[in-house]
Amino acid sequence: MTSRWTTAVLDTDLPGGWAVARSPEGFLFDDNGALFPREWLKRQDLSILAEHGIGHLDGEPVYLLELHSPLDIPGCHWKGLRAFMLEGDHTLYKVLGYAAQIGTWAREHRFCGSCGKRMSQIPLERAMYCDACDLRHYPRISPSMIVLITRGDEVLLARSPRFVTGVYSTLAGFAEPGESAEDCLVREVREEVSIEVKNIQYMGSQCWPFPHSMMLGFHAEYAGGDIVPQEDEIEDAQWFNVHDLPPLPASRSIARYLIDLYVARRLGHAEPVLPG
Ligand SMILES: NC(=O)C1=CN([C@@H]2O[C@H](COP(=O)(O)OP(=O)(O)OC[C@H]3O[C@@H](n4cnc5c(N)ncnc54)[C@H](O)[C@@H]3O)[C@@H](O)[C@H]2O)C=CC1
Ligand SMILES: [Mg+2]
Ligand SMILES: [Zn+2]
Repeated sequence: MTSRWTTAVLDTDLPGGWAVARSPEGFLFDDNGALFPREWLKRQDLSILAEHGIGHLDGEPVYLLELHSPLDIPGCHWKGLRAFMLEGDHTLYKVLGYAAQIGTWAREHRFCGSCGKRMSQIPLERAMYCDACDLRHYPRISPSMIVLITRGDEVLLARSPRFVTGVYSTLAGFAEPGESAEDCLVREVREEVSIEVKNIQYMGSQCWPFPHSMMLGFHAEYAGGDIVPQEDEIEDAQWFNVHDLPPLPASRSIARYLIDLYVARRLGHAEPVLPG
């Protein structure tokens, strides 16, 4: 199966194509979705911070207009990426997720982190360049480990104070310099619930554009210790029986996939597909 959406670095001097507009309030959308004829969109009175050619959807070029601020356009509204992830068409979410990461990177890399001078985008490469330092700055991706810990029929799930009321999820955390994926996983589990794990197994990955995580998903078995939730980070953590689970995270998250996969294997049900 060929993908409907492929990323590319397109020349912004060429006319035509589709465009998405992103402001601090999210993406612009109307009854037809979040893709607008680019020439029409550029005729609106937008405060454009930067324009990027980001790829092809069904063979048509797609551009991102990154805006300083949202603008009222009759019949149009603004909506955050998370809402598109939860409700929208999956391909559109992939387009917008990529656009959001490019927009964030472009917004945060206008000036060189080394000398402070304004940088310019390298033509046909997704990189900002500082002439004075001869430095290239690429989009930032933050590797994060996510792990489902199990003990027979039980799974360890936790909730952070930031979660929707009642929802419990797998443990996750960002990799630090000097760590392997496994080192990070063991440290995060110790920090967040104070237990030890064994038989760490890689299960798959997912791009998580909130704002630029690359989730590396694992399964691990309980090896010892009692749960002690990390102050401030973990509101509650418990062992839940696969027959009696609490409200779980959104179905497009790898957290949900890791849980659903284990439960399906345990109960002999059909296995879920890893969401992209
Ligand atoms: N797709 C999924 O199923 C899930 C994705 N996630 C994502 O995983 C990521 C990590 O999870 P958390 O528990 O929040 O991380 P965490 O346990 O490492 O704690 C968050 C803390 O890490 C620090 N931090 C923030 N950004 C960082 C970075 N880029 N590098 C290093 N440290 C950073 C901050 O102090 C922040 O308060 C988040 O982006 C979160 O949204 C988390 C759970 C499920
Ligand atoms: Mg965490
Ligand atoms: Zn510089």
